[in-house]
Amino acid sequence: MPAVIFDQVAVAVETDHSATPKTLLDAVNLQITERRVGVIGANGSGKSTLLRLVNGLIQPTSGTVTVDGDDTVRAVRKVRRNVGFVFTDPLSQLVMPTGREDVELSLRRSHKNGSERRRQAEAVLERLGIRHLADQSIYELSGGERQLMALAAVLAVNPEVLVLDEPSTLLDLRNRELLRRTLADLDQQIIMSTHDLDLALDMDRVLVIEAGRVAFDGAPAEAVAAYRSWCLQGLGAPQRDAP
Ligand SMILES: Nc1ncnc2c1ncn2[C@@H]1O[C@H](COP(=O)(O)OP(=O)(O)OP(=O)(O)O)[C@@H](O)[C@H]1O
Repeated sequence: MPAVIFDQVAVAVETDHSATPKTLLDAVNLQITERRVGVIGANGSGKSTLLRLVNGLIQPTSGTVTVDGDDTVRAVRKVRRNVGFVFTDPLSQLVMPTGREDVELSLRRSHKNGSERRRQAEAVLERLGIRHLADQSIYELSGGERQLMALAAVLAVNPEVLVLDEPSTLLDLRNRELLRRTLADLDQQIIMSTHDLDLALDMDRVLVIEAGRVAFDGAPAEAVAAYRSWCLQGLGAPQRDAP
């Protein structure tokens, strides 16, 4: 597996409403060599920020991130060839009128020959069970269908590392199961943020992010248990209306 290394990484951004930069991530040190790594945590804790550092979509304010020895700032083009990124919102990723065209667009660099490109696109669409939707307008697809289409476009080029930002948010039970099986069968390294704790339990290692820091890093069951107890602290028992 490629090694994804975070060395003393911090991310801070200037905002309009404060003179001091807002810290999104701080003191992140990680060596990721496992095949499947989950990233969980509360809304706004910094999960997407952490994932975006892996393919250079965000640059660290201090520290470095490397993928297989390549710095995500200095070697960003190489890193982006090796790291496929699937966004939470598929419409921020799908740019062509239909899914088939989008998948073929992804393949234009790796498959120069048009008929090979079509064959490879067919194979990945088939694998994700969405071949029958390939020629429909992206805007006619449901949110979940689009989410699978965006995954197909990234998977088609066979990246070494696959980064997925909440890939199951829009999926129904059947497609969520299809996603779980697809991820389980993939050879590449997967780094995935999710609010779906069952999906997190399928991983080899899980990071819990809390207020921009790695608050727990370890076995999935322990990570999920720690996260649950932090989330529920202070909430008390659920309120029920009197019958
Ligand atoms: N460019 C920016 N400027 C100011 N604040 C930002 C910027 N980008 C992200 N943030 C803030 O950083 C924090 C972390 O955001 P991030 O998207 O990483 O959270 P997340 O854990 O992925 O959340 P969610 O589960 O809701 O998707 C949030 O409070 C967000 O508002």
